[in-house]
Amino acid sequence: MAEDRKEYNEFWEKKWVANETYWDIGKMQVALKELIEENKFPLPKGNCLVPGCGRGYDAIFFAQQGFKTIGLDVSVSARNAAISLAKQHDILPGLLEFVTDDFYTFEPPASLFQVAYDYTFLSIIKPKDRHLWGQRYAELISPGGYLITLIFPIDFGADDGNIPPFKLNIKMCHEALDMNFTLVYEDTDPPKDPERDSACIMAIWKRVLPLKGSSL
Ligand SMILES: C[S@@+](CC[C@H](N)C(=O)[O-])C[C@H]1O[C@@H](n2cnc3c(N)ncnc32)[C@H](O)[C@@H]1O
Repeated sequence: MAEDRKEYNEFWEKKWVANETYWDIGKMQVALKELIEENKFPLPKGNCLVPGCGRGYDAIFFAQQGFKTIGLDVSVSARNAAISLAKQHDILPGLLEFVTDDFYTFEPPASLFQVAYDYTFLSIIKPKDRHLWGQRYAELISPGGYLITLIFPIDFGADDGNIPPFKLNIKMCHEALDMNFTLVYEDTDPPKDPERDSACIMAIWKRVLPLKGSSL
């Protein structure tokens, strides 16, 4: 398991070094922008985690919106790219940090995250590991906090195997999250960018106290 993950982490660094960042459309998604700017769902302006943040568009946006944000990526080259991009934006000191580490093992700050945002990160989690993805968010998000998932891709991607992106649906998220989260917001047709107008779902999950029998 650990060996498998080490290899996969190296795979991502190689992608960044080779400039094979085919997922990167050069900007954040209008669906997230409108969700936050139009306050479609009230979120606590606390600390925020963006795992698998890549070049950091979303992490930069959360920091600009006043969330104390960590953009996390296992690739050191991704972090360098994100730092360069952040320099082009006005962000208040202390609101944004980019960290190179593994989502599954990194040491979170003393106070857990009140908000986390997952866009395309779940799509690269191997299907066999999706339950670990859900458990890890339960460890990282404080009770009462929120996980925002912009679920994509839905109408393409691999069903199984080792080559991402993996095709997603809301049922998969329920299976991975329902033990520790409850769905509090769902938009099955959020606004889309012309560069990426295929199906996606915006869903917000509230961290609830563990159910009886959970190990968390
Ligand atoms: C498909 S890209 C998405 C990047 C970004 N969310 C975006 O939409 O532009 C997935 C990112 O997750 C990072 N990643 C992969 N495994 C990771 C892990 N275990 N922990 C943290 N980041 C990881 C990769 O380096 C890559 O930058």
